[in-house]
Amino acid sequence: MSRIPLMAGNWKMNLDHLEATHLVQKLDWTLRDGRHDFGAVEVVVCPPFTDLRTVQTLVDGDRLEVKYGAQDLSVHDSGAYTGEVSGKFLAKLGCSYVIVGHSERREYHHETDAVVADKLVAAYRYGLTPIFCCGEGLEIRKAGSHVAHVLEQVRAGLAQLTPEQVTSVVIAYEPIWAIGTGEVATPDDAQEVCGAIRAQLAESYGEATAQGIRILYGGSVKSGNIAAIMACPDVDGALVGGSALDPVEFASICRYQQHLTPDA
Ligand SMILES: O=C[C@H](O)COP(=O)(O)O
Repeated sequence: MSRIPLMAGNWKMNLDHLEATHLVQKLDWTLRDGRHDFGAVEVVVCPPFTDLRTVQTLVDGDRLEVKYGAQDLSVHDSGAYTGEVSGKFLAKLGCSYVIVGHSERREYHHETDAVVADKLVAAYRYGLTPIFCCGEGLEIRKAGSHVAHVLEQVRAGLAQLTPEQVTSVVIAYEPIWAIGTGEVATPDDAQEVCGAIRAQLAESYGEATAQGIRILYGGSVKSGNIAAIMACPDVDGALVGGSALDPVEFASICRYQQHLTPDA
């Protein structure tokens, strides 16, 4: 089964709504200049909540093919939850995607596997496709238990979804030691874990479902290393942080085929 590659830019807490306009326009122009086929490689931006309305206006008004999503959502639909943002509101703003369980949410906001599982359910309540993050810290990697650790995160995160919902989830493997450090996992590192995730999905949900699920790699992705990462059979795209703040660089990542050498 062929999986459409997905390049998602996670802006984290960067760029206000005016800066978002500039970035999205420049990204769109750069991709169009390169005759980007959005049907062949999907492009998604995940700006801060405060930028989403602006991005929606731009995408709708100019009929852009770039899609957009949020970086988090509440487990609740509405109510007295100060500071929280409901999936209902995100859907109303035309979001296609929502990042769930990013390691920065797990670390700084103490999101457990159980909370992440609830957020995945909340995303599906409003038709949002979750980009469900998993990944190990350096200590776990050094101890050699990274595969088991990630597989448990995946199992726990998906536990409350129906098999039908699981078919459309996007999983992002992000080794924490490679996030924002400039230290990218080797293609072998990425393939080892992404391949193990797919094998576990096959065991739990069947081979057809596993073959249809997109698994992204995240951690210091740039135009210079994306082609090698995309050559891994079980990597179907990237969740990009720092490099997604530069529209030319992110466009170059989205057009990763141009970096392929005949031998790659
Ligand atoms: O969500 C994105 C990841 O945390 C990767 O960030 P990075 O590309 O800056 O390493």
